[in-house]
Amino acid sequence: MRTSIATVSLSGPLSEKLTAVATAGFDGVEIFENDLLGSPLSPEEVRLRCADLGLSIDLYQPFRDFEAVPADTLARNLRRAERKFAVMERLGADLLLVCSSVAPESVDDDALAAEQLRLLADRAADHGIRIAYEALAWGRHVSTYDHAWRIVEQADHPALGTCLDSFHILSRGSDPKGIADIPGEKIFFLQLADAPLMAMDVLQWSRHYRCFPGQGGFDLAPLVAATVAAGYQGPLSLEVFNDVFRQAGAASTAVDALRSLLLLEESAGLSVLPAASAPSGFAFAELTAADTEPLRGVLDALGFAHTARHTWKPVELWEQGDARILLNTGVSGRRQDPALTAIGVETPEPDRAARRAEAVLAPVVPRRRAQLDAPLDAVAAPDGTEIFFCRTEQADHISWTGDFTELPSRALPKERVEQGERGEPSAAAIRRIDHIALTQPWHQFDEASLFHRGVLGLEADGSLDLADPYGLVRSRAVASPDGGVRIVLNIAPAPDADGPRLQHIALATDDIVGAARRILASGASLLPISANYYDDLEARHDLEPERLATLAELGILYDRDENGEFLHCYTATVGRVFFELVQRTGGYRGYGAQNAAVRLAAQHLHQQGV
Ligand SMILES: O=C(O)c1ccc(O)c(O)c1
Ligand SMILES: [Mg+2]
Repeated sequence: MRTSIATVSLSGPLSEKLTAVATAGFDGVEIFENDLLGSPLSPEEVRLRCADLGLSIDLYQPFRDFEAVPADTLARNLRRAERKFAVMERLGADLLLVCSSVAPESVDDDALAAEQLRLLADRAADHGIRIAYEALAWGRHVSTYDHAWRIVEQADHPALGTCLDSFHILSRGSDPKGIADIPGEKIFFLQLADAPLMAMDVLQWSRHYRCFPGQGGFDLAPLVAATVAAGYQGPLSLEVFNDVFRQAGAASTAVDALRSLLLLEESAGLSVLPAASAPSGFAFAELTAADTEPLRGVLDALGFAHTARHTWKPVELWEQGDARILLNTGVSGRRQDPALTAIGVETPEPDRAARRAEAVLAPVVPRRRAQLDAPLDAVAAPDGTEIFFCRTEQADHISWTGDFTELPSRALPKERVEQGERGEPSAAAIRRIDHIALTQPWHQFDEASLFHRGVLGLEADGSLDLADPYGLVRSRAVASPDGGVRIVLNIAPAPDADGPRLQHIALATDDIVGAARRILASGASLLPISANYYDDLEARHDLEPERLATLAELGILYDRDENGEFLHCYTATVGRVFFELVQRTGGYRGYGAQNAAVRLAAQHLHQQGV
């Protein structure tokens, strides 16, 4: 279907918004009146600009407080409307949004509202303009879509129809099934917005917390499907009032917006995109630093072995079990301190995964490639982390590991960790990457979870609030159904926005106590955890004293859910990166959120050298 977006959804001057909307690939715009009022461009110039950009002006909005008023007010309102019709003619816009009145002088009289809207539609028709009447969720007398439709039906004028807005419908808990009762040709416009589920004043909720479809808690797909099934022919248009997007660049927000619409069309059954198939595991995590020596030290202590090096790039492969870490010293133009810059995910069909990523507007990472390198597609997540689609060492696909030259040491150190002293496999070895945690810039948190769902086919958990020394940190996990790939997204807790955004790699072991002892024996340290934590642990869970003492001795944190247990501990932080060791038993699904406050506080103290 045609796609459109209200200019109010983006930041900046009108001309920049229009460019961003067109560049992202939308077909049209709704011009939000205040954006025109504040613009140095005349309506004719806006019209020309849109034409040059290939954008249609689908709606001019909003016209407020019109209907169900005393006669003298009606006369003034009609005069006001005539002025707007004139502006719309200059703009070349032929659809005006009229939202239900909030004016104290309007009366609760549907017949009067219908009569006055009919009059308005008649005047509009003289200018070739149509009126779309929308129920604001906080309208004084009309606040539901079915009520607005009854008035439109009663007015019975060809130039009068209704505008549906998913926020107003779903925020009030109205059932979108009733949309089927509205003739499609009387639905003049459809505005789409999602929002996080919150208990608050609906006007504040709408004006500050709307978000793009898929980023909040509303189920938009059935509403869109019902509207299209009713015969609606107009565009799918985003109308998002949001304090956060106001702070972000219009160009990137417009792309995120269109991605959300493409994903919504897919989930409403209106389009077919290359299917997402959830990745089955991590192929690698890539760390970049000018000086990789401190990271090498940590990897060595964790029992990793440097097994191979890239044939021509300054990249080392370190391995243990199925956990692979790339150390990259090619940091030109990037920050110098160690940072997690890329993730490889195992996908059954990397080419198809890349096609899907492109279809949903994920930015493709341009790559320097030598002739003989394996084809490797990557896209950039909203926080800049590069995501590579991999198929590692399978007969049916060229493997990225083929670009690496094995070191003679490969077999040796691997054995050292995987075999215990008497040759039996050591349970304390690291098996694989359990999850990766990426701290997000605060204004990209919702976008990031939609990106990982829509592009990678991961499923999102609910959003959690974790305490840290500064307040609360929002956190949300996205994971494949079988848990093979788990990514935890957190909002940057740093009080100064330019502070480092910490990232970490969690490594799975079957024996965390053995693994922790091995790390300590190698001379490395683990994050010290306060004794108070273990007092509390003892109070919450009836752990054996001996076991509790071992956990306290090693700084291992503990959690459990209805399925099993979770034990975890942390290395020191190097640059922006640290490692976590985790041991899951019995199908525990979480990430130890219960313990995050203690860990964050311990890291804070550690970083201050306390
Ligand atoms: O918040 C408002 O005033 C407002 C204006 C126009 C709309 O279409 C809408 O949904 C809300
Ligand atoms: Mg609206």
